[in-house]
Amino acid sequence: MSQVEWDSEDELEEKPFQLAYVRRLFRYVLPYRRTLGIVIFIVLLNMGLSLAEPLMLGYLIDDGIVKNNMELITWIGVSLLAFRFLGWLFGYIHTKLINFTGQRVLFDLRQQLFNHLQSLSFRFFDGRPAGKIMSRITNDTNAIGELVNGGLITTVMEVTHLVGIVAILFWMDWQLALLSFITMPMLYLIVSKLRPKIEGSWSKSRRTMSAINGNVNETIQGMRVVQAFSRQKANDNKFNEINTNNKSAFMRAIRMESMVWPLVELIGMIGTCIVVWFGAKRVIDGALSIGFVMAFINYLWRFWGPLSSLSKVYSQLLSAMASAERLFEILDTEPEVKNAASAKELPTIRGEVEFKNVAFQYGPDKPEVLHGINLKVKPGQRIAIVGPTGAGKSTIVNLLMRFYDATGGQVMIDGHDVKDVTLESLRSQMGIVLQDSFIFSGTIEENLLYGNEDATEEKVMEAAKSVRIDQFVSKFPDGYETQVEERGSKLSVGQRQLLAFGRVLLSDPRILILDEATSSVDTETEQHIQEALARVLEGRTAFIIAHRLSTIRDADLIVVVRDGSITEQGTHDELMKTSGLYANLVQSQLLMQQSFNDVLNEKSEQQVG
Ligand SMILES: Nc1ncnc2c1ncn2[C@@H]1O[C@H](COP(=O)(O)OP(=O)(O)OP(=O)(O)O)[C@@H](O)[C@H]1O
Repeated sequence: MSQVEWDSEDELEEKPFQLAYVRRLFRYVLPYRRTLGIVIFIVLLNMGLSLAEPLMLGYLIDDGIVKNNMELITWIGVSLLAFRFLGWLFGYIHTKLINFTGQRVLFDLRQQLFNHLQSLSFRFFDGRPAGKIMSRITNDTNAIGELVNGGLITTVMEVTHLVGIVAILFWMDWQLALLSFITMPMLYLIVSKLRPKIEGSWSKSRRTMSAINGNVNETIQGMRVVQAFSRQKANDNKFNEINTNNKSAFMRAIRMESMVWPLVELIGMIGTCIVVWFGAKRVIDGALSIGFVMAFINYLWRFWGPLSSLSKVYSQLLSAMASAERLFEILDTEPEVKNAASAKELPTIRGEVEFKNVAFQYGPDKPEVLHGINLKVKPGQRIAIVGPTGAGKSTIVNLLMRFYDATGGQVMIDGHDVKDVTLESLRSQMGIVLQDSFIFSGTIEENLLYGNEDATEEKVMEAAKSVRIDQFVSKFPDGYETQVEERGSKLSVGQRQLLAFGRVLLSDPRILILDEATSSVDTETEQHIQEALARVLEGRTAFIIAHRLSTIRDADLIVVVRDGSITEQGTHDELMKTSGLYANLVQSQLLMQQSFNDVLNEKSEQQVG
């Protein structure tokens, strides 16, 4: 499936029936076939009990009431009660078992999807909205689960019901049976014409509901911007429109549905009336008994329920087809970056890195964003990567972590091509700290242990102290057990950054990649960050996408990237001697710093004055 379809608003809610999908889905049910077998057996028993009821009522009337046989009446009455009780018991057991099976299938499917998602390469996630991926894991798996839970059993139950009823009706009196089905073609016409319309309305109602969800979600996420731009009124109008769409779609669906089923029952009633008329005539003629006709009519009334249930299962099946297609698309996507068949473990590295004529494009139809990158880094060196936005700095470090594979040339670590070693052995020796330090929900300690779960308490404390998180953690009542909430929302930007340093320090990587944060924090925190950074960098090869002049100046090697190529490299002093981009950049930063200092000085003089 192409990316375009992922991004489009109108993902199809239903797809034509596909045997291949059903077969594949069936594989998820297969491990629970024994439970399912028991469920089907119980359902069939239950149907048998239910189908016996009208016949028993018929006997009750003909042989009990008409013949004044109280003993038989009592027996049939007690049997009917017992049947109902058994029906309740069987219903309880099969509902429990089928829900168990449905939940297991759902569990397995979700687990498989989650595991698979984690193995997929960055390219898969590029541009695929997280919300859509999430809805696949939740909504689409639910649709499949519901099909197993409700659909499968309803089908077994109602098909048996229908076949049973038709067979009994023809067995009882085939002429009456034929008469009662005289209205069937008309019914078929109406249902087949109106059903797609009803389903279309429901599907529109669901689509408009997801538009509501999307809009609310976006507004909450962007609340600061909404309020800053005073967009409330405009947003209100937009929401009103979406909300109205949903209300109208829902009302249309309800109007059609509330019209169709009574119509179906009305037409069904015509059949019943015909049977009543002919049946009554034959009772008067003495050819049939009252009990017989009553039983016959009772079966007829039971005929419409299963029909309506089966038509609902059918649309459930079609929407499960669409869900299955979307889920299988994810499951069938192979990770692009994966261990080669002959991949070896990367031995403990010293941290030497070499880019040999590396080129890269994000996709076959995308432009080349890195060309002819040649770079040699000795173990323990600190490299500052600088350059204008969009130059390719992040792409270079992405290739080093092997988030993507270079499309040309080689990335070597200690003489090993990164493509020849296993991903786990490579990444376990590297560390990365991004600008927006991603902190997971859980405690501070759990976040620290993220990259090294076996670290001792002592090591954790040591790392925490090194990066100075101990200072703010001691102020929390729960200390290291403090829950940081989703994305570390309980912490400040600077605290998150320090925690990320602590996390990477504990995992003790040989090569460290750091995207220096551009967001400003107060001077004290900034100082803490710089000190923590110095500790983290000690003795490691470090690639820093640098924004601060101080970091750049201290680097052993400065690499200037422009339009996907390295245009300059050398130390600060070497580069300052040329009149290249770096020298210009430094000049302008110095100028900015100068004017910033001037303003500060001016302000403080005013205050003193
Ligand atoms: N996932 C992606 N898919 C397609 N193109 C991408 C992707 N990520 C980056 N690019 C493109 O690759 C080029 C280099 O991007 P990169 O993120 O490496 O730049 P950068 O120098 O790190 O920029 P910045 O300083 O703004 O972070 C840009 O033209 C960008 O549009």
